[in-house]
Amino acid sequence: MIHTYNDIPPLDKRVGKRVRAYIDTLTKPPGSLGRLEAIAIELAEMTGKPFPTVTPPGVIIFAADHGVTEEGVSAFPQNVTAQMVQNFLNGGAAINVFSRQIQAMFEIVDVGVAEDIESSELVQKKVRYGTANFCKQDAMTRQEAEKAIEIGYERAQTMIAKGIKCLIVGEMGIGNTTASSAILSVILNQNLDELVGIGTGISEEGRKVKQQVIERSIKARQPNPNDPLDVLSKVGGLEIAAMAGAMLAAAENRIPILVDGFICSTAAVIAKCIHPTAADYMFIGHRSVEKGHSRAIRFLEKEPLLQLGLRLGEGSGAAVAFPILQSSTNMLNEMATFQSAGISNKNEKRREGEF
Ligand SMILES: Cc1cc2ncn([C@H]3O[C@H](COP(=O)(O)O)[C@@H](O)[C@H]3O)c2cc1C
Ligand SMILES: O=C(O)c1cccnc1
Repeated sequence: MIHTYNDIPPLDKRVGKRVRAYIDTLTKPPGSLGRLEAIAIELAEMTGKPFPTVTPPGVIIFAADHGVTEEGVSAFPQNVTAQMVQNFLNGGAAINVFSRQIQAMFEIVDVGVAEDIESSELVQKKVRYGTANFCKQDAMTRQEAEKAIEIGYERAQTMIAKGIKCLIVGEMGIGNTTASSAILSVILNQNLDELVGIGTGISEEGRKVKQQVIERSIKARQPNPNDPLDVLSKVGGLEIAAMAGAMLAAAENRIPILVDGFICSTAAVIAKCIHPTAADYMFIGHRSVEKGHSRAIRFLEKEPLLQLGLRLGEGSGAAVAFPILQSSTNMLNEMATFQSAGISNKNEKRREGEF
């Protein structure tokens, strides 16, 4: 039995109300910091704290390979996954740059890369050497999917114990937009045409092939839409499972989750299916260009923080959005109130006059 079915506490709406009232005492016209005010309230409700903080953030990248790459669904070959893991270890990838920028705790986990990568810096948690080609057989067993969720859960728990106050999960896995589209199509019961995008940059012709591959796979595998573990094991990916597990751990610990793009949002959809309350702890960092992301966002009932035309993954868009959360908490923690600054507050007077 995996730990991830533990209770996730409900949002603390009472502290949210207190923070709402407090924000109106800060030296600015009421509501003038717009969404930053709403985010501050949400962070207070998530953490249960009237003065929440999101620093330091933690970034965990899960890497794994996908057997379905055999079908020519990506613009890049499978071995780019391992090469990019090496790049992460060397500090040269986009997510390294943005993680440094936000001073994040940082970790890379091999949950299923198709080759061995020797490095003491890499967290070695390989469940298997890539998934099977789900066009021909189940991607993995149910036990393997559970194990990958457990690994994600455990890695997040470990980082939370070290003191992170916001979790960003990222991924690397050539072929994983194919697995993500397949998962979403089953769970959201959506037409594949709405969910299959260009990933790393395939042609329109390639996109059609990708769609047909997914269509054939779903027909052959028959994943049960009401059973997220069945969906993961039949057409999913090890890094997607691990990301979902990490999100569940964060939600259990009242740690806000900053979700990245299409693949990360697919993991968020899985986490929500496993435990609906998990979604209460999520922000969506940005709206990815990848076709289908908007559908996932709609299922999560969220509004992304940014729209920058990104389509990378790795957790990059979430890391770029992180300073927005930081601005919200800094507003709450550092701004003067009308009273402390000795500024007359017409609003306050009017309200006093009313009562
Ligand atoms: C150099 C490189 C770096 C990346 N970093 C993230 N991805 C992204 O692209 C992959 C998904 O796209 P598809 O399904 O089309 O293969 C994932 O690894 C994702 O993280 C990358 C892809 C490449 C090529
Ligand atoms: O939005 C994403 O996460 C994404 C999009 C394309 C390729 N890789 C990742």
